[in-house]
Amino acid sequence: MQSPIHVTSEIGKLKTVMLHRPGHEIENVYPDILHRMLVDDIPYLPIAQEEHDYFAKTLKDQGIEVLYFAKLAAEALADDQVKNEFLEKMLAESGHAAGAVHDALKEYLLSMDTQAMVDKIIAGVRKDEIHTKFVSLAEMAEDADYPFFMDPMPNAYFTRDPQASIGDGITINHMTFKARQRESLFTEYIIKHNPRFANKGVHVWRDRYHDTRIEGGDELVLSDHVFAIGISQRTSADAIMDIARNLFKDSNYDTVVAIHIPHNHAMMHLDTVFTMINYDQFTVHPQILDGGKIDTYILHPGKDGEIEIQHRTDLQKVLEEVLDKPEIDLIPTGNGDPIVAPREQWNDGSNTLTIAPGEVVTYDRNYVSNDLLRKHGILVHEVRSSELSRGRGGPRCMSCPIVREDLKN
Ligand SMILES: NC(=O)NCCC[C@H](N)C(=O)O
Repeated sequence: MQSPIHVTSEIGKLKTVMLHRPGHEIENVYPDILHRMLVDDIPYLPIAQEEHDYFAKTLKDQGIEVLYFAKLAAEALADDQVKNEFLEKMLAESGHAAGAVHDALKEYLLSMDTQAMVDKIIAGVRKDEIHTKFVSLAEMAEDADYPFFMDPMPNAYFTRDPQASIGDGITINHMTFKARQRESLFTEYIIKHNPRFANKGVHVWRDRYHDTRIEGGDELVLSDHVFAIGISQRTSADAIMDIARNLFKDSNYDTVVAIHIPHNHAMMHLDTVFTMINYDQFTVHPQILDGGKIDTYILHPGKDGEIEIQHRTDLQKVLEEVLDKPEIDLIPTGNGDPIVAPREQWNDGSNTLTIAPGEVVTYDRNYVSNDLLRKHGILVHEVRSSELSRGRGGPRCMSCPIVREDLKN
């Protein structure tokens, strides 16, 4: 049976992608919680939605099927028993495993139709939306001024991160920060219960019930047997060993390239500084390369289930070797200029979504990087980015490929 998920490269023609249109969760962010919500500013929702619709249209105009995360989630929860089980888990992960607030939240959420319930959970539930007769001392005395019973999920539009498609399977991720951890519970239910995916042979390479951390922005499928991953603020080395073990055991993947990037907010994931855009072309933020060098580790299956690790520092050579290419073209963000490069990287100038070999979607504001891509022969579709970019993610972050065509060679 053909798996409904099929992604054997970063660049094969994109057939199906999953997005999330930003919703009311964006308007539940206010200055005191910006930092904890992992955003630097508050997008103006109507314009963010217009920009997102334009992004979706750009993809649809190229014949790409666009699926929406919240709709897939609502479809997955059509059965009452499944919905109840999901809600119990979601409430527990939101800090309300039992008690008066749990009961009131559950009653409130179940009073809605399933789509409205999903949208509401993503948007967050304010304390003044529900009425509880009894609250605990903790609820009365601690955080009395905090406005939410359930936090908003303002990063839900970065569908790249809670999960990642690899081959015919997926990783459902234990994300690093609390602000994003609940997002992948939706993914778990989509894979288990949405008719498009349920019982269709989707291999879960790694589920979300681990202590070690991994996020999709760090997961790059370079080919049908080479997988690259960032050792980053969001993905830990232990999780990389775990995913490598699982891929080596049960898939065609025989090479994992782990790239150590700076652990900071501007470069939180590998795809904020490095993306693949053609058979032999990549974008790279020059600041991650120290005189062209970066700590890189090549993992291969060893004897008796062991993993062999080689340490390298020349990323270009590593890519030539693992992809078997005579030469790799690393295209520097912002043309390597000391001001333009960090400015455009900050607004996701390195974060390209490749929709076919040599054809990408980028933010319009990164015009220096975009011009340079064109000079390197890349076809660039620019999308609007004034508000979307405030969430600190670009077109790759905002998209989760579900199906790509296999590469010809
Ligand atoms: N793959 C990505 O780099 N995603 C961007 C995520 C931005 C979001 N504000 C976060 O900090 O998780």
